[in-house]
Amino acid sequence: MNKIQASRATLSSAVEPEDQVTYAWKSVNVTAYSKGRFIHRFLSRKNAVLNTKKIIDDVTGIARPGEMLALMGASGAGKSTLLNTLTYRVSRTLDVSGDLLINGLPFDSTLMSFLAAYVQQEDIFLGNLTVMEHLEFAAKVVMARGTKKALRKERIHSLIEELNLSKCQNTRIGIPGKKKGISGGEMKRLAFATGLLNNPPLMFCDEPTSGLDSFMSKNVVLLLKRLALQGRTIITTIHQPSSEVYFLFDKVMFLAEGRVAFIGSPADANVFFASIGAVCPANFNPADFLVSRLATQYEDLTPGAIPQSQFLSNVYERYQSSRYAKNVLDDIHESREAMVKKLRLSMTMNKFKNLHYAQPWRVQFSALLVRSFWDIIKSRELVTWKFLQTILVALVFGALYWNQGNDQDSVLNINGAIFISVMNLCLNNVFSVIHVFIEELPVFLREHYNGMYRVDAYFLSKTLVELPVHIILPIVYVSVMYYMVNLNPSYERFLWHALVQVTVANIGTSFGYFIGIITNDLSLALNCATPMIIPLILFSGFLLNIDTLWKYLSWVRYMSWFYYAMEALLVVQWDGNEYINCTRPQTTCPSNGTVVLGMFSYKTENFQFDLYMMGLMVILLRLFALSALQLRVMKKN
Ligand SMILES: Nc1ncnc2c1ncn2[C@@H]1O[C@H](COP(=O)(O)OP(=O)(O)OP(=O)(O)O)[C@@H](O)[C@H]1O
Repeated sequence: MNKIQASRATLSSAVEPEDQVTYAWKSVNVTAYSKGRFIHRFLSRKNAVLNTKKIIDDVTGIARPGEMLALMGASGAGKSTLLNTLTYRVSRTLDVSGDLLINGLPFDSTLMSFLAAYVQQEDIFLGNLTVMEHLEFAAKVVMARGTKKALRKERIHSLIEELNLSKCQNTRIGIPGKKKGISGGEMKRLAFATGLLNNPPLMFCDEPTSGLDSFMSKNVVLLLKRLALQGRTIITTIHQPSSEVYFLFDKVMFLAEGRVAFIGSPADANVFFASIGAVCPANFNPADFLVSRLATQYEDLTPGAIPQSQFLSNVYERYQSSRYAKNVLDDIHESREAMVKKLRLSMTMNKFKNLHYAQPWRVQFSALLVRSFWDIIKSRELVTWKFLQTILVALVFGALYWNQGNDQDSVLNINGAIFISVMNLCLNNVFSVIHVFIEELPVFLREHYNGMYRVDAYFLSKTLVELPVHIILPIVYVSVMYYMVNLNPSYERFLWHALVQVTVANIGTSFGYFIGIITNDLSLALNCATPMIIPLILFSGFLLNIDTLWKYLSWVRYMSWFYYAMEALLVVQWDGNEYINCTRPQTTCPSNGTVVLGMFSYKTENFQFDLYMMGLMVILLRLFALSALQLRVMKKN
């Protein structure tokens, strides 16, 4: 562990002068294209006339160590877009230009996760974990490589103390509106604690007071102020602060229509806007007054007042020629000069250049494995319910198809029991995985974007932890149903039957992950899954004689895991059966197992191929799901 990392891991939350950060942004522009960035580029080469919208227009600003800067403006002014740009999280559909500088130097986006914490508006955590368990996990993946366990624990305890989380440290975090847990204020403080684990010198917050009452809001801003006084640079968006809270900020940056209207101290803001004729009335909250005065829809009803568009143009012009704009440029220049002294930080920047995560893959993977394991253990009501549901469904099907014999009437019932079991095990997994995974996806996206772990470490750990459940439940189902229905009595055949059903269940799981990831929306996922699955069921060969189909369509069977599963299971059941008792002589009777298999064009010699194809499908669908997740995180939003 080098000197810098060691200092970050010390107990005190203060940021040492050598690690402090001046963050500047110069001539930043963000543009949205009406038809998307790539289509726009393509069409503009063909000289097509296309609409573009500047969301951020030539914005320059700076925040220095020990300062707390608030980005303010009316709704739609561009605060969130600017914050996302400053944190390298702007959507890839938008075009960004301009300079982002740390101590006067351009830097790589990967450095953000080492130097900055980003506390977002919505607090998203795994609701089953306690505050302490969450912090233990986060500390393992975000604290510097080589940090000893004891030091991690001490850091967690000091943050718990500092952020007043002691009372709820062993309380389940919960999910607002779904699972009871800690309060909104505690959740916000937990988000701060998570961000502060590696003692970053830079902190971004998006509307940290939203949803909190005025007392809690003030507490949160006071906390930010304390963190700034420890040498941090804090940049936050803020919505409707009280006047008391407004004057706690060292600097405010007002935006309107994506342009800078002002940057400076709250007191200077009043002076500046008063000089343009926007005088804050006495006993009025200046923050409320200025935000509404800068809104594009503002209507000035005083006689002779200029239109709002003209007022805003005046503001931009006056600001650009003001000493406040000049101060910003001077500060940016000065931060570059001071950079030479910040040798330690520039060394850090070089050190992290090719490093994307605080911890290596194996540490991320093992921490995620432990967390996913605890998450499953703590969702024991869900697991217990699934276990009971599996037994119940097996009992119901077992009772309906009870004790079949070896006669012509039993053939239909046995095949029906096998078909319905395949449907049940596969579809149950598809839909339950979609449900659970889509709920967890925002947690993953938040943590991944915060630079905590890689996509593959998350996906592999999740898959591995859930695997036992997806193996045990189908075995439980088959164990109950198989002997109730009285399927092929050979023990070996039972094992083959169980293996096929476990594989089918796991194909369902893989498919569920894939659909969940590509849709990222529960109702869309459910609506997509059904029409995708139905053709595959039809091409199982059980409900439709594939050989009678138009030959150009019959290949679809090779994409249907239901086809492989039904063929394999019927072979396990009927292969080698040389005599079926024909009880009704006047009717068509399958006299042996080969005839039964022939009815569906299933072939005994395909058995091995069916197993290989199903195994391949489990793996391929997981790989598709992993690739979809990789693409999903690249797209950002
Ligand atoms: N990806 C996008 N494509 C097109 N327009 C966008 C995109 N993202 C944001 N905008 C537009 O940019 C403008 C600024 O949006 P932004 O969310 O940054 O404003 P804001 O000041 O944070 O507003 P609020 O306080 O309501 O969250 C809005 O008009 C919004 O519709």
